[in-house]
Amino acid sequence: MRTVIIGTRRSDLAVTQTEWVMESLQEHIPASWEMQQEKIVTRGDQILNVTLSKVGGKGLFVKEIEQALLDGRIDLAVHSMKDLPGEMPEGLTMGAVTLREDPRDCLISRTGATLNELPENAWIGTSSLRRQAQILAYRPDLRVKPVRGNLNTRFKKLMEGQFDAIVLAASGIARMGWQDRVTEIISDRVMLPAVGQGALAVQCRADDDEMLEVLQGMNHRETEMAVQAERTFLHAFEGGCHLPIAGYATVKGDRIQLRGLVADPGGQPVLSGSSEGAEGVRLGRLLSNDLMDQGARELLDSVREGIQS
Ligand SMILES: NCc1[nH]cc(CCC(=O)O)c1CC(=O)O
Repeated sequence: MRTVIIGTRRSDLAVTQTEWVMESLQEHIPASWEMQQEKIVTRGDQILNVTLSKVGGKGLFVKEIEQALLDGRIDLAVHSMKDLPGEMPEGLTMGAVTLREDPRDCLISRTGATLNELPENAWIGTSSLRRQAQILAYRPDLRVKPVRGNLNTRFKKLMEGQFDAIVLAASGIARMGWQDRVTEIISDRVMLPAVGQGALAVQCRADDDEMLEVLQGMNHRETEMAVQAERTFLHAFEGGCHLPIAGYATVKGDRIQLRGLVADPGGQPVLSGSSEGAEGVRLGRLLSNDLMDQGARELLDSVREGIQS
């Protein structure tokens, strides 16, 4: 007998993701176990009026939840893989990676115009430098404005006319049940996804052996391999989702193909490359070295300076 307490942020998306994991977990836990949800408010949820890249980016949504795990107030945490920093605190581990949903980004426009059809100078709402850089590389005439808040807020701002279109992860939209609002799934040839986008990470304490065994049952091996390659690539730049870095791996059998890019937020230049093989960590390192040789470090240093000022 055990009551498993699962921590989640309280946004609709976080709760939906947690409930989805609880449902799949149901098939793997012993019959005598129970599950319970515990909602946690993070700093990232509280600071809604500041551009995320200016207040420290990635760790923001995750720290409080990790502390609750370490304190034993919760036993499991469900995170969007994309929001999970590269390094995990001592004592915690990723017990499972879930089957990845559509990793691509999507465009939601007010008039139904696709990325190609949007009028010149149209305003796009996104706070992601990765999305901004790739939009401007593809359509240099478009203009980008930051947008914060949860998915509901962003959608409302679009409908109020603050933007002509917004760009969001297709997976988040699908989990919210909003597929019918999507104007266009943007090809990953036009917009390479964020590292980990579309996958969920289930985190637990590293010494919780019975939990680790349960989680192993719901781990999705191919997604885990893809994400490992992507995260190794990202980690080499000491970067999070607040930098203009994209990385996306696909897995066929035991072959991994990894593509990555580092771009100037203004859309030029875009440094890109790919690597292929069987070992994710090696591929991630190879590709990051390739981009370093192309000048990625200098490019990112200047982006970091721009964010701080
Ligand atoms: N940046 C916030 C965030 N973190 C995770 C998702 C949902 C997509 C996912 O699970 O990868 C989103 C929303 C978005 O980027 O549109």
